[in-house]
Amino acid sequence: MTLYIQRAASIMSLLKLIVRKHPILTCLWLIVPLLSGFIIIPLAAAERQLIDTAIAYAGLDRSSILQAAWPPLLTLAAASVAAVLFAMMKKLTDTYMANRAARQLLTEIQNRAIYVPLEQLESPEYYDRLSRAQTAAEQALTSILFGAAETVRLTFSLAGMIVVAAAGHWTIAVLLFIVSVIVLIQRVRLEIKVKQAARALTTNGRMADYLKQSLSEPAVIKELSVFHAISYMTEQWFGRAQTYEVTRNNYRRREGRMAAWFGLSFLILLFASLAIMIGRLNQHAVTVGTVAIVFQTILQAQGVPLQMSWSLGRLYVQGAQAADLVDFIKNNEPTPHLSQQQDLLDEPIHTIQFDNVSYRYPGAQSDVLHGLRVTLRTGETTALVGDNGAGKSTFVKLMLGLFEPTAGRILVNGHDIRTLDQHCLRQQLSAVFQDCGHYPLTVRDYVTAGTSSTTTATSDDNEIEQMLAACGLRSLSEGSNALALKLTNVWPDGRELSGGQWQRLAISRAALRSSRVIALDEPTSAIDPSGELELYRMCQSLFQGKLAVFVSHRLGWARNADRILVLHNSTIAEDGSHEQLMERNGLYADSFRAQAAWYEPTAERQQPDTTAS
Ligand SMILES: Nc1ncnc2c1ncn2[C@@H]1O[C@H](COP(=O)(O)OP(=O)(O)OP(=O)(O)O)[C@@H](O)[C@H]1O
Repeated sequence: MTLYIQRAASIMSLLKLIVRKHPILTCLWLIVPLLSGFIIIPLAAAERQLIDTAIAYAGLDRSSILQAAWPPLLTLAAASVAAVLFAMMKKLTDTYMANRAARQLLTEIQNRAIYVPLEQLESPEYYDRLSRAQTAAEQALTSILFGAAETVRLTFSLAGMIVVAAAGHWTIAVLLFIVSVIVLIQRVRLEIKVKQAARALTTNGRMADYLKQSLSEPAVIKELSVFHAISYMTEQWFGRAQTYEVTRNNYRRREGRMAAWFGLSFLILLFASLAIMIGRLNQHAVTVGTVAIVFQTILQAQGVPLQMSWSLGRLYVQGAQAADLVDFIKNNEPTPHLSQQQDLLDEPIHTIQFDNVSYRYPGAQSDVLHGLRVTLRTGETTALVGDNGAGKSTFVKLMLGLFEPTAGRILVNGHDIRTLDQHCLRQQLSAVFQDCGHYPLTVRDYVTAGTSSTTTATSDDNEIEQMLAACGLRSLSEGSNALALKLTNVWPDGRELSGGQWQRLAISRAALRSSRVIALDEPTSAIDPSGELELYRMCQSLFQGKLAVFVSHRLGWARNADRILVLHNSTIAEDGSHEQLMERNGLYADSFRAQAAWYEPTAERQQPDTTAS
């Protein structure tokens, strides 16, 4: 029972979210099925009047009958037209509402995903909740809204039928209400069980489908034939399919038995109502027209609990997805725009200081970086080196303000980064990450995306073409209208790039941005060694006069940096120029010599340590 209430509450909360944004549309969307349900009352009243008129005027001339019958005929015609119009309007409002609501909720999800701290966005649990909310907004929402509107229509239709039945006698109305509610409850319970036993939701159903599909794949058939295992797999599939079929048939039989009982209940109700009405007809308490419309209404009412159970069953199943959606939107309120509460950074960045900074990933047992104290300066190129997992990428994300330290502070020009306006700050930052985004944009839009006049040195096509050529992407910059080339296969005429080409494109974008700070996190991990040297030269000129930090496992890059930071055991183990660190003969020197040994003749490579010392 609690689960039914929870699901209903989730659907109500979802509707509340939509009402807040689209109050008029939601009212219209609910009023149309409501009116369309109630239309049965004027229709039945006109029918009754027509029948009674026909009986009262029987035997009189045709013009007198017509004169008496035109008001109910007119009502009947108007109510029928209204019923058709309401049905059309319901389709329109349902579709319109579903589209608008989906757009609104997807935008809300997107806004929350954008403002969430990066460490949260990277956690698998958050990502799972985000994808479930997106799926609910894209797929389940339409079904939920259609189901809700249909439930409203059927509820008011049943209410209208009960009002019509009351014209026969109030006991008929009460009996109709009681029988309908009992039938509805039983049907909904069975419908939910049938839905839960659906193929996609049961292990046997899913396995049967999976096995059947596998048995038609050439690779599987080839493998199974070699092992003489086709009959074994067929038996497996047959067993699963049979178990599923047995469950489904059991429900079908129960449905059949239930339908017979419900049919019988309505039949008893029909005869009981007829008996009551004939008695009242004899007492002249009701007319023949009333008897006819009540009889007809009870016949019609039989179908309502059945249709309602379909809608409610569907809402029950999709209530879980509504809960995912509501939970995500309610628990991830976007932070207010940072510029409203923070200081503007109105001077060029000259230092970024790590003041006793520690960082621990959510749920981790220990700090990935601990007690870092280091100041990075403009005009200085710093290489970050260290083993896999030493925390280099984490350092870069902290430095760019993408992660918040769990202890200590990051100071930009002496100001705590948390107190600075993020928009202002990010105008002075530029970065290339290992996993650069593959956006479906044109080449021109990709390299200039998000830039403004203050951050872009130029968005002149010549400059872009030169930069692409400098980054080894001559093939993307040559030819007429080359910069309009569409990227990724999402476009019918788009072009997919290799991993290295995407990285080169990301470097071009960073280079075209006239930022004060630039961070490159293994920008050349997918780039071939010969192209890397050319890129390195380009990057050296790019670093001029900037606060530049780069991560690279190739120590040939690090050797020319002004400063090298070696991360080890969560701290900065070594800090100095290449010459100073070689002289110190520590971790960096060992790694450098180990790498250098690969390029020395074989005999020497076998004993790199001896050669080095
Ligand atoms: N989102 C995350 N959640 C939990 N732990 C993480 C997350 N990202 C990274 N880590 C862990 O933090 C440590 C440092 O990761 P980081 O990516 O900073 O290392 P790195 O020095 O850049 O490594 P590599 O040289 O392999 O790129 C690793 O042990 C990694 O498993």
